[in-house]
Amino acid sequence: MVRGSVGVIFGETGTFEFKVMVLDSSKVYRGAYIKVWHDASSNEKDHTWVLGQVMAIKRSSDSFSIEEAMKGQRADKSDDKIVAEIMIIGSRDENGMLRSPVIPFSPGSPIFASDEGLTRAVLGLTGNEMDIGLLEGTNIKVQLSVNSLVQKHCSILAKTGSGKSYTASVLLEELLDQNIPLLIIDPHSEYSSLKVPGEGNEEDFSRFGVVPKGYGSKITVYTPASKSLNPDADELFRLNGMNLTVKDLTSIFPDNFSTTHTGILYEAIQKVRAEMETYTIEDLIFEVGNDKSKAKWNVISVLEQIRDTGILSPNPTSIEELFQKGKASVIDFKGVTPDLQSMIVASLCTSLFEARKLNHIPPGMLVVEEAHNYAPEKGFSKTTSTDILRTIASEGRKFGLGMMVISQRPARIDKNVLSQCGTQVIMKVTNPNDLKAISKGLEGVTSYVEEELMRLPPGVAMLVSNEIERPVLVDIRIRKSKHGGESVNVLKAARTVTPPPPSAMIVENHETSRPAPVRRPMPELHPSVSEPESDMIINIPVVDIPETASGITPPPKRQPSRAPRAENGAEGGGKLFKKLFGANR
Ligand SMILES: Nc1ncnc2c1ncn2[C@@H]1O[C@H](COP(=O)(O)OP(=O)(O)OP(=O)(O)O)[C@@H](O)[C@H]1O
Repeated sequence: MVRGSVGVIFGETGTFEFKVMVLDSSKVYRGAYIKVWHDASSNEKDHTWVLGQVMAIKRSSDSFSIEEAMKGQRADKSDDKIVAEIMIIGSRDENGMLRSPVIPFSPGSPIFASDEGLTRAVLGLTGNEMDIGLLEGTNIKVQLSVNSLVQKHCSILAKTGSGKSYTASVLLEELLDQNIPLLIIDPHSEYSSLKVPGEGNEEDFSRFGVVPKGYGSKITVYTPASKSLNPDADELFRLNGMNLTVKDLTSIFPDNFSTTHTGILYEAIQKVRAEMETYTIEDLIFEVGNDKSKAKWNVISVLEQIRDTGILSPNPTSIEELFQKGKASVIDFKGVTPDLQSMIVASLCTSLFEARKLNHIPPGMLVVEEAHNYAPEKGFSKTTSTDILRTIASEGRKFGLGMMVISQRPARIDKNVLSQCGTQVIMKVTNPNDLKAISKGLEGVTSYVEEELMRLPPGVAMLVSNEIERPVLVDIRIRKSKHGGESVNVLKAARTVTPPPPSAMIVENHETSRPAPVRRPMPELHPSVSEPESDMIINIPVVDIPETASGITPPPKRQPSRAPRAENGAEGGGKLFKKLFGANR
């Protein structure tokens, strides 16, 4: 036996695979990397170490009796035959190109456990900035390159509960350590915990060579709802409510605008623009009210829906504020309905892309959790955000705007988006459609990969990337920050006595600094529309604008077509607000 060898090649050998009689089963196990010296060629230049991987392993023994085994007396297992099937990965030539042998290996050649240098070099694990974990079964660090991950996008796919948001947060921590700007679409309030240092035993931290760390000062959580609905949020998130165009408005609830409605809106906007330098949605509602057609009531109704979401403001959250070096802005959708979420994602991502194109913001990454909801595959559903996410997926890399797509339903994400992801981190997947969707998007995926994905243990991911030669399994490192996606303990919750929820939903005043819009009297409304719903409308006095000292006459007074939502009142919000943001918050 050659010193250090862990097995010997036997039987028929090929240039892609061979079998090995295993001598040291602690080193030769399924997935292990091995090396073998290849000197079958007469050309000495081709003599080199070749990397292989154990794909399957079998054990047999004839040297015991059933009776002996039944009594549990089979202590000596040294005669067991262990045979491993090795797949050859190859070697790097002097130009760094991957080469596979062209002449089969010689039976009788010894194999050895691979060393870190050869494994790294042949697999192409050459990134050195982002530590995401260890190559499964080894102490070899798997590091990704920031440029490659951000420019070429990445996806994190797995069935629910398999560690998607955990793994995504590991990547986000690494990006934050490099001060990469992040904008995180967070439908389940999972990412604010990045602020808090992680907990866990010291051994786990030291195994991965990391220490607990919170990113408190780098994380800002924004709520598109309100601070009473989402008390953990740091800031309100608002969209621009001034001088909205037909496109801005129709993109909010596109299904609610027919061509006729769009025409009415267009005309109203033209008239208001001719009269006023700046206008609000109230002004548009008023102007549409002047229209002679019956269709105006539908337009008014949709405009009122938009107004009542409370998302529009004269003091919008700027993209420059959200996307800054060393900052992660989390858009926490707690309490926001799916329709409104898509609209916000569409609007936000459009501004992000435009600002990046104009170099108004630094290069960085957009993170979309539950991406199948914002960019669904054709035939599953339709949302307003699909187009812009597709655009960012296909063009973002030109402008240094990366996208991290996270989903538990790969089959339901738009293929154009998924196929643009240069790095895929995949955890356990069992749904056949999802497996098919994943393997369709991966080059050279064998049935081995699909089987492996079905069996992955928690915390282990398959990393597939343009940068590496073949999919590798990674033991994802422990998080530095606290994990925020813990499941709810139903039994514990049922046994805990909790005080009853507050009876009334309190909607605070989001916009105390909001200047009162200048309004003019609303023409008489159709009775069925004009009758305010008692729990929805609170009348506020019309604001009189005093004439200026210089004697210039102020613009004509506008009156709200319907009184706006209560400012600070316990009755604020009303049915529509409840419908959009949920009643129990
Ligand atoms: N690499 C890891 N190391 C340690 N624990 C992990 C790891 N990955 C996942 N876990 C554990 O698995 C659990 C589920 O992970 P996570 O919340 O990320 O799943 P998910 O796929 O995002 O679930 P969901 O679809 O419900 O959002 C977590 O509570 C976490 O403790």
